[in-house]
Amino acid sequence: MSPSFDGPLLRTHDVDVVRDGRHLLRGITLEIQPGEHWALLGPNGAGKSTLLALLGAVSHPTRGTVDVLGRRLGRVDIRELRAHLGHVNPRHPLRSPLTVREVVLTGHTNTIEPEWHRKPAPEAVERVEQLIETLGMAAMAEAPWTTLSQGERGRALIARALMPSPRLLLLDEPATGLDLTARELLLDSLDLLRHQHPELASVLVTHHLEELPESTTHALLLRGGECVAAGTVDEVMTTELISETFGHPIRISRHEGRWTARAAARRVPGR
Ligand SMILES: Nc1ncnc2c1ncn2[C@@H]1O[C@H](COP(=O)(O)OP(=O)(O)OP(=O)(O)O)[C@@H](O)[C@H]1O
Repeated sequence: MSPSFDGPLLRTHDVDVVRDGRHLLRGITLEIQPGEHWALLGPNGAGKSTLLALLGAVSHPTRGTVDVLGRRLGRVDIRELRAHLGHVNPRHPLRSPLTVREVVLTGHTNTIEPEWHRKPAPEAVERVEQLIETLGMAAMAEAPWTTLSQGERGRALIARALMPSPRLLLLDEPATGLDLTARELLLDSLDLLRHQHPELASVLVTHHLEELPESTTHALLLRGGECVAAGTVDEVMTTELISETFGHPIRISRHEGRWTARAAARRVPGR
């Protein structure tokens, strides 16, 4: 992989995914450039995770093409490609009581347990500290994994995914199940990260507009495996398009960079 690669980080062209004779995605065309931060939005079963699996080189399309970092899926070793992507797995299979610092360091070798027999490179140790700071985990760097809350684990896993300096960060519903403070800390960390690494691109899957960081630049709306709209947030995050995507009249608004959504008002008899 050439570090000087400067085309679109991700490109899909007219992609279909068919499983068991069923279209999970149909005709998806998308291009993601460095510095862009995409939201993948849609109701349950819309195909968001299916699309994220393609973008993360985890699965192949049935038809159409997917280019990840300039390499076409189907023509390259996808394990090699995945090493250049920061894919945050919310079901990280760690069971042992490693500290936050140790968990983040495992991102350097992309292993679950640290390579105890090898002393980590000083650059890797330094990067761990920078990322722990950016993700707001400095006060709990020595806390054991087993005692962390879900929100703390989520932020530690983002730091871990960033260890190999990926060009692209993929996040599948990172705020699900977090309380209000944990969600706000996570979104704040993502905003800071994007500010500190202007070349990074990201794709964040969610059902909830309230879970989108202020720094979101683009959105792709999915419904029934098809793209309702894709483009800049100003073009796409509209009351009309979000209502069409979720199949319900929803009014959206943006205040100080963040979005809220609510069902359009119905007249209640007697009020
Ligand atoms: N291997 C498969 N074979 C058949 N259908 C599948 C397969 N994998 C997923 N599906 C179906 O494809 C549809 C899209 O699934 P996907 O997980 O991509 O949706 P999603 O938008 O991420 O949903 P959610 O918001 O509920 O997580 C769903 O109806 C799901 O049941």
